[in-house]
Amino acid sequence: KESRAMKFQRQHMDPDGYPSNNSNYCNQMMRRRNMTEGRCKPVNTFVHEPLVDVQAICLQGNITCKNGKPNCHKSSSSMNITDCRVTSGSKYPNCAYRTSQKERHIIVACEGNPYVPVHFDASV
Ligand SMILES: Nc1ncnc2c1ncn2[C@@H]1O[C@H](C(=O)NS(=O)(=O)C[C@H]2[C@@H](O)[C@H](n3ccc(=O)[nH]c3=O)O[C@@H]2CO)[C@@H](O)[C@H]1O
Repeated sequence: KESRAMKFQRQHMDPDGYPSNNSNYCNQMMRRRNMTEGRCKPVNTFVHEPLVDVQAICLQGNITCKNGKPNCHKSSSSMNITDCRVTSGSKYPNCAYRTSQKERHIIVACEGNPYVPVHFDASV
């Protein structure tokens, strides 16, 4: 069974990747990381930073999560991310995404021992 920490990495970590101007980045990555099975996951963010830097967020600004739980943390610096958002013309199983590259602070929820990211809450 995949741990929540590993699921976070599968869904959100792409330290070596970079869409640059590849508008197919999301179409490829959402499939490759298994987020188009059963349905097209509507929104997903990939983070282009080293895993250790994203894990370190759990030691940074503690804030309330969207669901009211107290275990979210906001990155102290902005990070290279890519937002993938399903397009209006997208028809399962041919999931089609818009690829948007951004520099944002990210907010993750952390859990466990070791205390690591298990959920991507938002980017700001
Ligand atoms: N405080 C917590 N502490 C611990 N665990 C917590 C906590 N909160 C939730 N989980 C758990 O996480 C799991 C999960 O998949 N939550 S999810 O909201 O659907 C994830 C969102 C995110 O993947 C994506 N998104 C969204 C915006 C964006 O910019 N970028 C972007 O990628 O869209 C998804 C839907 O929004 C679920 O098991 C839930 O129980």
